Amino acid sequence: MNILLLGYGKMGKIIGEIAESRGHQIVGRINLENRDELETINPKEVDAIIEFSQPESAVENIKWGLDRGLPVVSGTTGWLSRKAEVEAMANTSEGAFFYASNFSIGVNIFFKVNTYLAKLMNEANEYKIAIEEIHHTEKKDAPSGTAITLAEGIIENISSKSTWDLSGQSADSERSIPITSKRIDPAPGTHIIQYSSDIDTIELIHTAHSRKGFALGAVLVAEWIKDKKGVFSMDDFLSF
Ligand SMILES: NC(=O)C1=CN([C@@H]2O[C@H](COP(=O)(O)OP(=O)(O)OC[C@H]3O[C@@H](n4cnc5c(N)ncnc54)[C@H](OP(=O)(O)O)[C@@H]3O)[C@@H](O)[C@H]2O)C=CC1
Ligand SMILES: O=C(O)C1=N[C@H](C(=O)O)C[C@H](O)C1
Repeated sequence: MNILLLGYGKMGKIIGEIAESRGHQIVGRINLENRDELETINPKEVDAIIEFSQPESAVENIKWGLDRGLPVVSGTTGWLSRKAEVEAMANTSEGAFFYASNFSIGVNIFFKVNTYLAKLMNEANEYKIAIEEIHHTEKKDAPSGTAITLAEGIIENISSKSTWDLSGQSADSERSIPITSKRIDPAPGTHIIQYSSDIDTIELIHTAHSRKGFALGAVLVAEWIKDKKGVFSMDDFLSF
């Protein structure tokens, strides 16, 4: 299939490599510095867009694809305050929209384990809950989109929690899950969920060894979303 890359940085480059290794053609590699080249792209020659740019660019990029009736697979994080607006655009377009805070299959298994443990811990009020995420120093947003997804999974299953905050910034520590963001090179992405009490500590940890898992997941989703219309997530794509 013909794939247009909107955002050709660390993620765009490995996505392009993996896509070509799977026999796909990259019809455009667009960054901020060459964004004027986007107008030379013929949408009829694009089967899917894979968008990994930056928080302030994502909505404009996604809209560009939806306006042309294309499927857009977006992995950019840090813009979710406008997610409902984008989903409404997708539902009134001829295109398709797929967002995931994390495209790695391993992290999506981790998401399921997170919600299972949260269900078990719902009555165990003696445990304090905390999340930590560790990424490279070039990451622009904090906390990570993955950490926010983890916090949301806990909030949905533990009645005593209703929000999350960057660690130390919460007005209501009883109802808020603190998220600590650390920036240490070369960390591709580590996420830790901790339940701790006076008696013991339970920790779940996912550590990405490279960006390969994120990139492969995004390419597999692009293959899956071809010819689809509407709004989709990893829950639609995964069989578990
Ligand atoms: N969902 C997931 O599984 C994952 C998500 N991410 C997310 O993906 C995003 C990108 O990460 P990463 O690749 O490491 O970041 P990089 O900074 O390495 O790459 C981002 C690229 O986007 C380009 N860009 C910025 N604005 C635009 C625009 N308007 N149009 C086109 N290109 C643009 C930049 O161009 P220029 O160089 O010219 O500034 C840059 O090359 C982040 O939000 C990150 O959180 C990362 C890994 C996994
Ligand atoms: O910026 C990154 O690198 C990553 N960002 C995503 C996030 O914000 O969760 C996914 C992954 O952790 C890597």
